[in-house]
Formats: sequence, structure tokens, C-alpha cells
Amino acid sequence: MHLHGTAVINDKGHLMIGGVSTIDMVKQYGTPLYVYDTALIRERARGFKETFQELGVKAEVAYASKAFSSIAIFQLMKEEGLSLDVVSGGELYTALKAEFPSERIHFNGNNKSRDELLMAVKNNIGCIVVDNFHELRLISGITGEMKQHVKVLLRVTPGIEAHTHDYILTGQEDSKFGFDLQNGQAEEAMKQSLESEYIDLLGLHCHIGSQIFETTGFNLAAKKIIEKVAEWKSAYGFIPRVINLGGGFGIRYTQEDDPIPPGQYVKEMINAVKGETARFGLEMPEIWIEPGRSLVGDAGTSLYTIGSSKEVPNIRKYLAVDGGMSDNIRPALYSAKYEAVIANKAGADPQETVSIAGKCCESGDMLIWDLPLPESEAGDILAVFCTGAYGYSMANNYNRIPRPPVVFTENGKSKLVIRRETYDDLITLDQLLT
Ligand SMILES: Cc1ncc(COP(=O)(O)O)c(C=O)c1O
Ligand SMILES: N[C@@H](CCCC[NH3+])C(=O)O
Repeated sequence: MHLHGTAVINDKGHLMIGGVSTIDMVKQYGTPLYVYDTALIRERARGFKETFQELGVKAEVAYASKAFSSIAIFQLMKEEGLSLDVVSGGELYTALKAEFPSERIHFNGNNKSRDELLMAVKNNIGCIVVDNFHELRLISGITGEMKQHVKVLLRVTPGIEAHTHDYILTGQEDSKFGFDLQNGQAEEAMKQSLESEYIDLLGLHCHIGSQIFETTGFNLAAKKIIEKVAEWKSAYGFIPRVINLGGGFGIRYTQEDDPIPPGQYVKEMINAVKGETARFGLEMPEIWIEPGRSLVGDAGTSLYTIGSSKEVPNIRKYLAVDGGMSDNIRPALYSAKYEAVIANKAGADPQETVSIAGKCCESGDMLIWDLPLPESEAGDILAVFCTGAYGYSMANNYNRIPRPPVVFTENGKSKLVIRRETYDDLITLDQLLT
């Protein structure tokens, strides 16, 4: 049995997160429940910033808010001095409601609508990461009409296959994202941006994928970009002030995962950029990154109540919980693996191997296969670790299951930051037929 994040066990054998008993939180807020240890998020955020400071490199660390967006987490990231990467009008709206400084908001995405771009320009956001020619035309039009400048980065695809799940690969040539770096698209986009009166081209952006455990892909992406920059400098005199190398740093979901420390990714990519810029006699650009999972992933834990169980003789025992693919779709979508303990018997040794089923009407709604657990009964609390990224943010109302609440813990205190959805919430958008 392995505990993740900063979880510890108290003298009653109960799991504690951020100094608060999970069993007390279950009594107060019910299950299913997402619990975050915000001290751990702060530690991760500071870690990234300190690494850049130690290396003397100008940087912006933007939290990729798709990992978990809510007003409270945006307020926390603001307190920590991070920037924010949003990918939709909804995330931008939430950021503005959280009074996140608009000059530190970056807008990504492969099909931003005119309205979303208008919202970004009107609110003077820090930069738009332009993904394609359609968007470039839209931005040129909007900024021309408004006579207002906007800073942009061009998202390029460097042609790199990072080693991760196919669905979360993004840097390869055959990708829906970005301007291809090799076939002239990126160069054309750079020329068009320089020609557009109100577009201020800050630099280039790339993001090669998510849950990556090796530094090779990042280093290679950095090298390919700098090589192009050197070509462009002599041909067009364009020198990017910023290179954004995206996010994607992997975390440990199970003992099989072997991630390197987040700072190591940063150090290696900076060395790669330093090496290449020196080789071509270029100035060191600012390096921006946009991590999501590595900031919030292992700080989140999901708590469920165990309900029914079913024995398939000689094959397996199923234990069902009161959530599932509606609050954590990652096992169903990516065959993602998790570890868990019984929160009210957290110190007990495993006695049996069980498989954790969700409550949705789908055979594929399985949260964990073959999990060693102490003997359990209905009413016990299951704590699934490392659900802080792409858990709540990908939650849905399949089977009209209300989304769970989110609680932040720190220094022995808990605070509700998203309330539980109610049945009334589920029908608020419904209109009567007659
Ligand atoms: C453009 C972009 N930036 C940042 C991220 C954050 O990735 P991660 O949560 O893996 O750090 C993603 C997601 O893969 C992304 O698509
Ligand atoms: N949602 C994915 C990551 C996708 C990242 C967005 N580009 C996950 O849960 O792993």
C-alpha cells in the first residue's frame, strides 16, 4: 500500500490530507468528493518558478487550467504569481471572474471562435497562441476593426512523437494542432503575423503531448525550433522574444510510473535552448511553460463510499463505488491506472484483490482493476489518489449523475470551493415540451 502526495495516517487509522481527516470530510461534505492539498500545489508552483530563477532565465509559468479550472484554483495560482493558460471562452470567463490579471492570461486552442477572440482582445489578455491561418485572419480582422494591438505566439508542430498515449500526443506532424514547422506553414504564418498591423508577434509555442516521462522530446522540440529561428533571422530579421515549450510533464499515478522531478524537465530544456542559441549566435529568449498535471495531479484525491459488491467465482470480486466515469473518465478513455486505499482502514494490510467498478451503466466504467485492499464492507470509504488533474475538469453528467463537490485543505483546515451539483441543477437547462 502506497500513500501519495502528502497523505498520512492518523492514530485512528484514518487517511489525512492537508492535515484534515478524510473521514471527517466525508461526514461534512458527503461522497463522492474531490479533496485537494493546496500546500502541495503551492510547493509545485514555487518549484517551477525557483528553477527558472536559479538558472537566471526570464520565464512565465502558466498553469494549464484545463487540468482543473475553478475560481478558487485560479485565485491560488494568482497568489503564487503564475500565469494562466486557457483554451475556451468558459475558462477565460472563469479567470476573469477570479480577477486573474488579464495580462498574465494566455489563450490556446485549435478552433477559437470569433466571439472568443473578441473577448480575449477586449479584455487585453497577455497573448493569444495562434493555432492556424483561419484564426490569424480572424485576429487580424478584429484587431484592425478595434485598432487595438494584441500579442501573439504561433503554435508550431515540430514533428515529434513523444512516448505517451495516442490520444494525448500533440507534437507529431499528423496533428490537428499548430503550424507545421517543416513544411513552410509556420514560416508563412510568421510572415503574415509580421505584416498584420496590430499583431505583435512575441514568439513561438509548442506542446508535444501530456504525461511524458522523458526529456528527449522537449529537448528535440527546442532544438528544432531554434534551428528554424536561426534560418528566419537571416531571411526575415525576425527574432522571437519568447519560446513557449508547453506542458506535459508526467507524474506518478502508480508505482509503475517513474517520472523525473519537474525541475529536471525545465533544466534540460533550458540547456537545450542555451546550447542551440549559442551555436547560432542568438540571444537567449524568455522560456515559457504551461504545466497542468504536474501542478495539481498528485494534490487531488477522490473519496467514494463503497456500496455493492459482486463475486464472480474463481475470477474476480467487484466492489462498486458511488461515482465512476462521470467524475473520472480517464480509466475509460486512456486505460489510465490509479492506486487507492480504504480511507477508514488506511493502515491495514491488503487481504484480497478486488476491482473497483463505477456506478454508470457501462461495462467499461471500471476505475481500478486488480487492486489489493484490506477486507471491506459497504460504507467503507475508498480514497483514489492522484485525481487532481483532468478529474473534475472532465467530469460529466452521464446517467444524470450530479458532479461531486471540491474541497481544498491546508494547515489542518478544509474549505468547500465547488459545491455539489443538485438534482435541480441537472434540470435547470431543460425546457418543457408542453
Ligand atoms: C497546449 C497545451 N498546453 C499545456 C497542456 C498541459 O499539459 P499537462 O497537463 O500534461 O502538463 C496541454 C495538455 O496537454 C496542452 O494541450
Ligand atoms: N485529458 C488528458 C490530457 C490531455 C491534455 C490536453 N491537451 C488526460 O487526462 O491525461
